[in-house]
Amino acid sequence: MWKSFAPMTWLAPLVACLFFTLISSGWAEEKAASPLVMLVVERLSWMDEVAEVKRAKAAPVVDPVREEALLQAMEKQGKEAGLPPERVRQFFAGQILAAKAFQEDWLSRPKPAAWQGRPLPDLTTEVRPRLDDIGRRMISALTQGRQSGDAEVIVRQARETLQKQGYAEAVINPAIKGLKAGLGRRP
Ligand SMILES: C=C(O[C@@H]1C=C(C(=O)O)C=C[C@H]1O)C(=O)O
Repeated sequence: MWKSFAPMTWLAPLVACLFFTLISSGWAEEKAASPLVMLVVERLSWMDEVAEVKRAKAAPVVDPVREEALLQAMEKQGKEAGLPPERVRQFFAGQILAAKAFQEDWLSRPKPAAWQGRPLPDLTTEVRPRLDDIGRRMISALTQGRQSGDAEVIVRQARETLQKQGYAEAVINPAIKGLKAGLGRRP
């Protein structure tokens, strides 16, 4: 009788040991999404709303004045955090390109049924301040990401997360290009 239970006495510690070895080797760390990746996703998640506001107002997707104001504000905040301004500009330029690619694609289709009759926010007083706040948090996460020395892991995680969320390559590629540049060492 005791023989049938005997394997359990050594199997359980073995499984536990394997589990803790995997965790301590960084396997679990890689699974926890970096704050920068979460913020890239959070920023893009606003773009359906932004696009619908533009559809309702027949406004163009591209607003160069807003883009430049945002880039300058982010460069300034980045400088205060000790980040190279060209790195900050490249990072946000990539996120802006991704945002525009998403909106262009969204607006090439009819308004989805789920959006019919849905109240739309004000772009200037409601949505853009939220994007500015995400930008502030991105500066801090970018600082952290650059210090971590884990640029490759963050970039891989970002691509996987965006793909899982169903974003098109036309959106993912500029977002990743900006992320790589933002995390990169040379100007
Ligand atoms: C998001 C918007 O659409 C475009 C993308 C921008 C961005 O990603 O910050 C800024 C201006 C627009 O060219 C917007 O109009 O606010």
